[in-house]
Amino acid sequence: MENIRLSSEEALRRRRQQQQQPQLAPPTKRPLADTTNHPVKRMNNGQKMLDIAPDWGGNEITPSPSLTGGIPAASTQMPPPTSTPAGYRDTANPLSLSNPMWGLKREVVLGLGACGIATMYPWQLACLSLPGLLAGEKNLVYTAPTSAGKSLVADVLMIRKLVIERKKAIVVVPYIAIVQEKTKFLKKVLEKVKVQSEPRGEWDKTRHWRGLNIVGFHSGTRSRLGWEEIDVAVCTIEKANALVNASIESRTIDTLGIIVFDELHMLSDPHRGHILELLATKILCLTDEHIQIVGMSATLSNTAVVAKWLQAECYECTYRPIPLQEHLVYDNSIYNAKMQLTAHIPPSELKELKDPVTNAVVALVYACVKEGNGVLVFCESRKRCEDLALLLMKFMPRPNAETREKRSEFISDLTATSAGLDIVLEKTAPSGVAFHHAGLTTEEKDLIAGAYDQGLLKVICCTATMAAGVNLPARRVIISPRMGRDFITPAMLRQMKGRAGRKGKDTVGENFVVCRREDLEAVRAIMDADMPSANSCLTGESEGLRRALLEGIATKLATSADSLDDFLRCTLLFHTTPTPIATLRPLINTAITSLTTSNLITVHPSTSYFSATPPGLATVAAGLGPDEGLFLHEELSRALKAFNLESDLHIIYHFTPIHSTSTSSITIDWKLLRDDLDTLSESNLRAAAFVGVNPAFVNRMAQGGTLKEDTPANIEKARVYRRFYVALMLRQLINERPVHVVAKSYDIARGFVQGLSTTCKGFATTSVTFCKVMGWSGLAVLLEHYSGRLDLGVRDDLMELARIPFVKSWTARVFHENGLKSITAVANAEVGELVRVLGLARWGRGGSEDEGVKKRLEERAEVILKCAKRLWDQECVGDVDEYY
Ligand SMILES: Nc1ncnc2c1ncn2[C@@H]1O[C@H](COP(=O)(O)OP(=O)(O)OP(=O)(O)O)[C@@H](O)[C@H]1O
Repeated sequence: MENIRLSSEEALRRRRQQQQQPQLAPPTKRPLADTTNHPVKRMNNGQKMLDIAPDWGGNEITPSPSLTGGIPAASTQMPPPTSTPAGYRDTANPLSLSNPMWGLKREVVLGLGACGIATMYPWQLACLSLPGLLAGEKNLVYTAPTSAGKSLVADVLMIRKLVIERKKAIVVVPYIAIVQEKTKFLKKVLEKVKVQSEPRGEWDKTRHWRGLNIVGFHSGTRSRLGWEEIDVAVCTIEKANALVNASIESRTIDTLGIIVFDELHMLSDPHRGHILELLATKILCLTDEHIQIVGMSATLSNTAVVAKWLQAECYECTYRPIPLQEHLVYDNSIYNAKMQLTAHIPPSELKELKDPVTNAVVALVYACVKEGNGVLVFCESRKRCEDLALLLMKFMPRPNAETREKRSEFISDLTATSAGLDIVLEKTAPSGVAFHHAGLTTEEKDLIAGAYDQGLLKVICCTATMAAGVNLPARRVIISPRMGRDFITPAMLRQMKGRAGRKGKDTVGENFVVCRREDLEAVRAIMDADMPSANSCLTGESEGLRRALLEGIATKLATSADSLDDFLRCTLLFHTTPTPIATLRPLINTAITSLTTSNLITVHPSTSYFSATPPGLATVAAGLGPDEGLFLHEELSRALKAFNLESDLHIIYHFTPIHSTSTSSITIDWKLLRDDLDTLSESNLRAAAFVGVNPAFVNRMAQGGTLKEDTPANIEKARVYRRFYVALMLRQLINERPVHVVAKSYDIARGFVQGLSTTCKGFATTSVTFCKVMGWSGLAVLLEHYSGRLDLGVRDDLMELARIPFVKSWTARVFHENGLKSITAVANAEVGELVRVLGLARWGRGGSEDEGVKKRLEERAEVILKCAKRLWDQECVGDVDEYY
């Protein structure tokens, strides 16, 4: 088939024929470089010996430079010149973004230029030159290594749809951090682009020029803008699915011109892959709308199969702008990619470096940092991240006075976060070492990422989540092949390796997989393994097939047996199942029976047509799967009959996101729950009883009972108790207890607790939507009224203040206590007064009063004043939304 597996050379040949352009080098895989040019001593047997003294001395050691001469130090090649924006309309060079063939406006070219992108890489040109792509007629699936520049290809296609065809775009990415990063990037690139608005109706036919509306959607967001006003929606998978459902329902899906799937290999994710597949399936079913599908990945092997499913052109590229040097380390020996021994790391006499893995990691980190470069160390667990950071700090080069000062400012910033200063970071940050894992709050992660980006931090010990999350490249990446007890997957290894080499700063990236001898065979198998195929997750453990059928029926894309078949023909499942009709028929029948029995769909007796019931419609509108929808229906039905407004606990329970109540998210400490129940007031105990929490049962569990989740009734019961347990945490947050205090009292990660405070806002909207579709308008109004308070995580008296950036929880309370009780009061205050109050908020939490901190407080006070004034003028509500 023509559209499958077009090689880059073939694409280039076609392009040349079409446009008679100058010859372009085809993308080639660069050979892996080895480390043989590192300054190392030769041993008698010809091998090289890293020149590190066996014993590095006492605890607070700074190894002298001579001691590290042999460890592969980061090479000191000059960075490539940074690109400058090209002059507009470069007709001679097809690689130039200003070449008219790309149809990019001057503002777009300058916007990309401001992000360092002036010309395309040859592979990007070749890919975009595939037939029908620029015209928006063909779909595209492509793969390229990490950091190869995949986004630009999709961005060019998307911008053309936005500006030339005046259509909307949805960009689907897997994680919140990437939603934020991508939204920021697109806003920057498209900042100056103006498009003409549609006439507002018969009474106003004027077309105005306006900027593009680019909005990020994830579980913690609520946009001020409706689908009609949005140009680009950057979404997590779940949000994109809900958005598409809503626009099919409102019959506005024809305004969508393109959908971009970043990280397409997420199709195989056991928890979320089925939603991605379902989303793409629905787009494929909308054949009349001509929505262009663009999917990309760095780790996909069956690209052709996926391309065939998505009716797409296929392009595979192996080019990487920053070449990678790959190494395997075990037993203090370093091997290159061809498994040739290239160097030895001398063992240490130090007790804490006795373990060869730890010794190798410390030596490799030190050698790189000594040269002024950054290192990421991927660790097997959160605990290992923290322990390793504490160890590494002892071996870091001493910072100069300026760096010391900047690091102390960074520590002050950490102190001022809602979580307060972490005791491990307090010790490690002065040495330029930090850790990064899901246990940290978003603020902490942002500060750490920012400090590393600026070169203030040199080492981050992180878990695998960072490999797929924010874009934080390093000169050197050191990888533990395990995640918990299991080995990492080949795809995960590739993502981690891909973090090595910073564009514009390095000419090469290095990665070292450091393992134990006993793991060697398994590790080599992972390193040599082919990338995994993208497989359908509609069947198997997930509720995928039931969800697919429910959504197909609720959106009316499939309402009869025939149209259901057509719908299923558009799934990856159908394309990857050998005899699909015969194999899938029984599964479909079972799923339909289950949906009918649970009253999510009905079959009309006379016509045999399927339709969704109100709970089915509400489940789809709220963006939930069948099981979650049924659970929420049950919970809200109970609330409808009896709502306890004596205290806030019942309402908070209903804002507690149900996905935070899965077994994998939370384990109840029954003794803690019993203690909490003991302290509840009569009215709160009544609220507990309303949701189905029985103190006597909790007492039994605290004395050693077990709640087996073996029947539907027990599964639901366990869910109620978990939700109630989480609701108690949320209640503390709303009552202004700091995140770290709540996390500590429940012995749970700060990241989970903070995630709770952000996702509950989104979940409140989910519940309100559910109620509205069910026709429970009274309950919807009630939930909507109370959800305002969740937005800000503060008591009623601070709600107004907390709309100002940086004036949250504790800071808002201090402002209030010092007479700054409203936006008006803040807007009319002097900067000096705000600095004083900010100082009270900060130093009251144990920070230091030095000049650097004062300067930062002044900067912050100015931002607060500016925003308060703008809020006062009712102009900047939108900007504030963007921050939080
Ligand atoms: N043509 C280009 N010229 C200069 N810089 C580019 C070009 N294309 C991409 N880049 C830059 O290269 C870096 C990596 O690009 P991008 O994020 O698109 O990579 P990717 O292939 O999506 O990687 P990953 O799989 O890690 O997400 C970015 O900083 C991007 O701005």
